[in-house]
Amino acid sequence: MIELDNVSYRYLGGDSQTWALHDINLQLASTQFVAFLGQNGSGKSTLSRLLNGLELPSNGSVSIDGLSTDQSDQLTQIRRSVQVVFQNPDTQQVGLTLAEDIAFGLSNIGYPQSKMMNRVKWALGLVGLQHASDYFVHELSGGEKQKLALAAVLALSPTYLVLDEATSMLDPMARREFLHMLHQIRHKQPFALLYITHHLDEVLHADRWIFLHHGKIVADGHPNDLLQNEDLFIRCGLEIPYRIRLIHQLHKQGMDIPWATSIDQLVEWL
Ligand SMILES: Nc1ncnc2c1ncn2[C@@H]1O[C@H](COP(=O)(O)OP(=O)(O)OP(=O)(O)O)[C@@H](O)[C@H]1O
Repeated sequence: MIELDNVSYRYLGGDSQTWALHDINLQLASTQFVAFLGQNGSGKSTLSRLLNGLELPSNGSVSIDGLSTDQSDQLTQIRRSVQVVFQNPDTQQVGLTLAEDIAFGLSNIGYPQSKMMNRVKWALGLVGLQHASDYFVHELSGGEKQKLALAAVLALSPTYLVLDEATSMLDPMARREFLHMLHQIRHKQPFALLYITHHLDEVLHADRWIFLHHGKIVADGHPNDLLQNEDLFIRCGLEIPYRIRLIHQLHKQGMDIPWATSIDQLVEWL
């Protein structure tokens, strides 16, 4: 369980200060798929950096399975347990080749050398890059680099995986492929997925949605319930995809169509 108690966070710069988060109280279970939604500047990335101790709260406390992020001797364990994949794959890769890149993180946690190559191959296999272990990282496409970033964190068997707008630099096809793969992997190897995005379409299957607005939680619930609340989306500056608006209208007409129905299925259904 991740627990945030009365967490606020303030950036200090010169004479100015920005409160990025205010009084956040949250409990996140170790198995759920939770989406964090909010417009630019709402505090999502700040929150993600608090979850693995990259930043410490200005007020309040963050604990991961009972370990507090303000205890420096617990940070190694916390950072192993909570892994983050960020937006830009180029900022996350450290190895020259794919195998070196994955081995780097494993070496840092003291993974036995004798088992290293098997683990590297296993992690690359998860994301369909098993054939490319000796390729240079800089030769990969953006989509492949993000798959490598995912493999590198999954090699460490995290309990919680935070994806901070991890698909935002991918083209639509690479994004779909990445998401499909992510959910397939999660079926085989469960971990809590904490998914930060502006794209509702990517999180329709989530167990829980948390809306951030100006650094505060303004809604927390199941997608099926929150999708009924159009005002919430307007208030938070989030666009409701056309397909979702159409389904909403059809619900109002008494038609029971799942929110995750694709355009093709909708056409067929109609
Ligand atoms: N390093 C920083 N120094 C000062 N202020 C910052 C810094 N990083 C973020 N902020 C401010 O904190 C607030 C929250 O930013 P944050 O990046 O967490 O939001 P976000 O929801 O992730 O936005 P985006 O979707 O654009 O990534 C914003 O007002 C932002 O300008």
